[in-house]
Amino acid sequence: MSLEVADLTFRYGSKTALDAVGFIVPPGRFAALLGPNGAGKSTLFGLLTRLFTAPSGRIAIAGHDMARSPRGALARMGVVFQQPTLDLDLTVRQNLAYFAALHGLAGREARSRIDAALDRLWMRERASEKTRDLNGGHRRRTEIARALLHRPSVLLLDEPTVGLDAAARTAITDHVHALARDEGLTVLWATHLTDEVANDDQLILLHQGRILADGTAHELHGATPLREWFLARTGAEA
Ligand SMILES: Nc1ncnc2c1ncn2[C@@H]1O[C@H](COP(=O)(O)OP(=O)(O)OP(=O)(O)O)[C@@H](O)[C@H]1O
Repeated sequence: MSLEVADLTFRYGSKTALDAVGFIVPPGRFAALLGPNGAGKSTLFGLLTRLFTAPSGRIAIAGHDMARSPRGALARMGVVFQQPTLDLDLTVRQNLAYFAALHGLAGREARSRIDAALDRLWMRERASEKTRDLNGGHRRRTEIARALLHRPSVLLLDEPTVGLDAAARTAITDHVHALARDEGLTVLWATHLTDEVANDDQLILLHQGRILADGTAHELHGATPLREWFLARTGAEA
């Protein structure tokens, strides 16, 4: 199921944060939303998750229009925010069980979905550990597992590797690529780091609130290394 954004404009007072932004992420595609700090990525995520609404433009999640049927749209979406939102005093399983309960899942069904989600992120053996005792990478995996519990078809992640070391960053990036490739999940992954973008990913370049490029990564940057290509277009250090 796809993610569609059309003609989205958003202003903070006189500051235009998003200017007629539009793109489509087809079903099962991993799309990297690449942009330097201040590009508008968090604003876009705020609109996609309905933290706030845009005066113009359209968002559709798996065919559900966000303005007309927000519940349908939000139900098909899993979200991993930039700031971690786990309860550190709960175990991994308890964090997931709490979220499952919010979605009306309990008992055997909740347990089997939690086990399946933890398996997908290679986290089952850590289910009984206190979240506080996990390293940053495993906490992130727990959040991704949690975001998949209600079986969304679109997964949004806002700079999910912030604060992680290089090994954890690579592991998480690889895991989420695999979820798109193997399970048909549609992924929008916001980042300012070019090394998180794979050659075959859809690359959506956002700069100063505008989409500067949208296509398959290697077709866009060609023989030029992605980091140089990004720098040339945005003036930002990646
Ligand atoms: N509450 C606000 N009031 C005014 N301007 C804002 C506000 N929030 C963001 N902006 C501005 O809107 C633009 C887009 O910000 P946004 O946070 O969406 O970018 P970003 O790409 O997510 O950056 P970062 O990676 O730093 O979070 C920036 O120029 C920012 O300064």
